[in-house]
Amino acid sequence: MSGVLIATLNSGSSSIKIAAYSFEGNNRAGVELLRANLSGLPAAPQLSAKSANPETAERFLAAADISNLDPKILAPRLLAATEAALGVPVHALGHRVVQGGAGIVDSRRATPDMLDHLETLCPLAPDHQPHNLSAVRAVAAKRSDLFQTLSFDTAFHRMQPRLAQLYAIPRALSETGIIRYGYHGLSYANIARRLRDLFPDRPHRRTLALHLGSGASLCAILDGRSIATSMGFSAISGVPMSTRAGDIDAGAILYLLSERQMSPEDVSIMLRKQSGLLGVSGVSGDLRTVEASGTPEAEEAISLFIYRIVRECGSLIAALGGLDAIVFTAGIGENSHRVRAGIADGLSWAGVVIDPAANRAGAPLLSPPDAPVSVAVVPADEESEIALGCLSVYESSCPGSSI
Ligand SMILES: Nc1ncnc2c1ncn2[C@@H]1O[C@H](COP(=O)(O)OP(=O)(O)O)[C@@H](O)[C@H]1O
Ligand SMILES: CC(=O)OP(=O)(O)O
Ligand SMILES: [Mg+2]
Repeated sequence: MSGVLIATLNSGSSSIKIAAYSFEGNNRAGVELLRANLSGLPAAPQLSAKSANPETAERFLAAADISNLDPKILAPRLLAATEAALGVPVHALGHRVVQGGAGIVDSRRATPDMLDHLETLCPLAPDHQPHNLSAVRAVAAKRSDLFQTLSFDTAFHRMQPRLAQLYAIPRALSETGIIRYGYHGLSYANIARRLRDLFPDRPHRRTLALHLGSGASLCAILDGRSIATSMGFSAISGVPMSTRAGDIDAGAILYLLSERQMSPEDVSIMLRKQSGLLGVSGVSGDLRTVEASGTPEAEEAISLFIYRIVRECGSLIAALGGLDAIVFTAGIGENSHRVRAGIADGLSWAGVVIDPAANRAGAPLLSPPDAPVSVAVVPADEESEIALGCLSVYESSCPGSSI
């Protein structure tokens, strides 16, 4: 196999996604060789894989040992299974890392210094960053020769206007990094890259992207750039999620700490693991289970999820100064017609109309041809974005490597 072979690893809160690409010559459109998803983490892990050549996916599934979910063990095993499936070693491995800090706007090589810097950001994303970094370190320990890169969720949002990144707190604190970072930036960067293909004949200058997975956020994309997003300092903020609360009055947190004898750790667990769809429904954090349950609490959880997203959309539409297009993506955005219909209904005032049959069928375009706002459903593709970032770092570090 010629060209540059790149594998990617994307550890989310309920899934680990692996992919492999081949890049030939100067062509930036890599060929996807393999895409696999270990979903339902941590309680009900399920591995699926697909590839243009079906034997590649079969070989991956046969080789992948998922008996131990510790990222230190799992990441090298998933890489080994990817290489067994491809039949050759990869040239580089690109990782998704959710927090890059205020200064990082592009992908970077994984060096010991960089990893040490990123380690200090673990408290901002405790459900992601430690796993992301453990995976990089574990692969480095086993394969010290392998070129590894890091692509960051926060990077795409760093070009936002200053006001969109500021909290109204004492200036000295903002200057030490207490700012709105935003997350899911790899997913949004990929959507921004694809907007012209998604809406070839339709306006899309002012696009609202909704990444609704186990973690959920929204992003206002103006002329291909993030100008505002629902998540802020940490990945528990913004709209409610699978088990995360989303925004809650800071006064309520202070009250729980001072008057209800909850420790900071108790509050942290409550906001990250016991809230969102799980906390309100009392049933599950997985929307499929909540939708199937039908209890009044489950129905209220779904209604609250939709209501909070609609309100956040209103805020981001104001930031955009109007709306041309909406893109739904990630596990819930791609699969729940009920959630999409609820959000579209709540945004009818903004010109959002969707065709119910297209929505039920999960068609790529939900809006009728004459609708003032175009509405699309797009499979989340953080992996392509990680691979492109990895390729550019690899090429600039290993000149002549791109054939
Ligand atoms: N068919 C479906 N209907 C409703 N929700 C779904 C469906 N498939 C997946 N989901 C939701 O998507 C979530 C996973 O989304 P994903 O984007 O893969 O998550 P992660 O945040 O781990 O990357 C699951 O928790 C589940 O709630
Ligand atoms: C940042 C974040 O919430 O990521 P995920 O949705 O993959 O959990
Ligand atoms: Mg994800």
